[in-house]
Amino acid sequence: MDATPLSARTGAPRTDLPGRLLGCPAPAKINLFLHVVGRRADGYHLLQTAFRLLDWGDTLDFALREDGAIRRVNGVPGVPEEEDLVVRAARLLQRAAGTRLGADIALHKALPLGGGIGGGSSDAATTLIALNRLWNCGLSRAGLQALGLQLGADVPVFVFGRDAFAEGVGEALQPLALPPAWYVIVFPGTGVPTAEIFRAPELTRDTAPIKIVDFVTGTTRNDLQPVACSRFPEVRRVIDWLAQHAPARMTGSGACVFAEVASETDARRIAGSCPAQWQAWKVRSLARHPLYEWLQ
Ligand SMILES: C[C@](O)(CO)[C@H](O)COP(=O)(O)OP(=O)(O)OC[C@H]1O[C@@H](n2ccc(N)nc2=O)[C@H](O)[C@@H]1O
Ligand SMILES: Nc1ncnc2c1ncn2[C@@H]1O[C@H](COP(=O)(O)OP(=O)(O)OP(=O)(O)O)[C@@H](O)[C@H]1O
Repeated sequence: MDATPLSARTGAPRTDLPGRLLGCPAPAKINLFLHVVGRRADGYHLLQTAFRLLDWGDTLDFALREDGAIRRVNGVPGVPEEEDLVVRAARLLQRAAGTRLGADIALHKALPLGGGIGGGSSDAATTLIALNRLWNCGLSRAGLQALGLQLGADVPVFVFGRDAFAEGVGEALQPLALPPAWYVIVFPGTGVPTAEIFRAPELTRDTAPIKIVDFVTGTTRNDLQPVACSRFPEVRRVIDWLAQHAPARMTGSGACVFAEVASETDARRIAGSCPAQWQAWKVRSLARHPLYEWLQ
């Protein structure tokens, strides 16, 4: 299907109503490659990856509360309020900024859960950016990136707001200038749990580090892909199907698979021919996070 672009879905976010920020976009990401180059003492893995933002995502509405409560107006099915990254992000910022203000938060979910496209992480980043504005906290982009890292390794890049070459656990970010592109994204129907993939004994953890220039010219891969494919064979079937049309690779820890294609027409045709048991979208790259200008 055609992924409704974030801009077409919401227009610009509405900022004109007092105490409200409506239609705040939370874009998806893909990892163009992902190398595991080591492991920290706390078990987290050291990565090298290239993040690309997509013009496809969730949207969130925020309404100011004077009583300090953080309320989820409509949750994600199966995700308890205490674990919801949106609620956790709001509470974290509230504490860090020392504000007595609260918020009602509505999340309109478009992204599949456990897709390796950073849905929950992006929701959390948009919550940090939007509430920083609504509550007048005055935190900087770097300050919100550091807060975001406490919520998950994928949160900082969405606050960073640009395509990026990432190192560390994904938090050491350098901007990447990539030409616009069209992608087909396919979801096998069931999400992959990130922790299980990183825990796997068979995971390759010693890929030799590369330089940014090698990423453009050299051979890369996703080190998490063989592990996800052997434990979740449907991911392998999706890769094999999509690879008939264009070079296909898994994003993040799965379960989504992506392929860059030459044109919007190709993207629509390939996504439209996806077997019915999976979901496929035609998606465009996004040069900047739609809320990029909200931070200095
Ligand atoms: C696979 C990626 O999506 C690539 O962008 C990310 O590395 C995952 O980021 P994320 O979903 O935000 O991950 P987190 O919520 O921080 O961690 C989930 C689990 O994955 C493992 N994890 C995550 C990131 C990382 N660099 N090393 C890890 O070992 C940890 O065991 C952790 O318990
Ligand atoms: N607001 C949220 N949206 C989606 N998932 C959430 C949210 N809050 C918490 N979660 C939990 O996080 C899990 C992974 O969510 P998500 O969809 O972000 O995975 P992902 O796309 O694989 O992310 P990543 O690429 O960052 O690993 C979900 O299965 C769910 O239990």
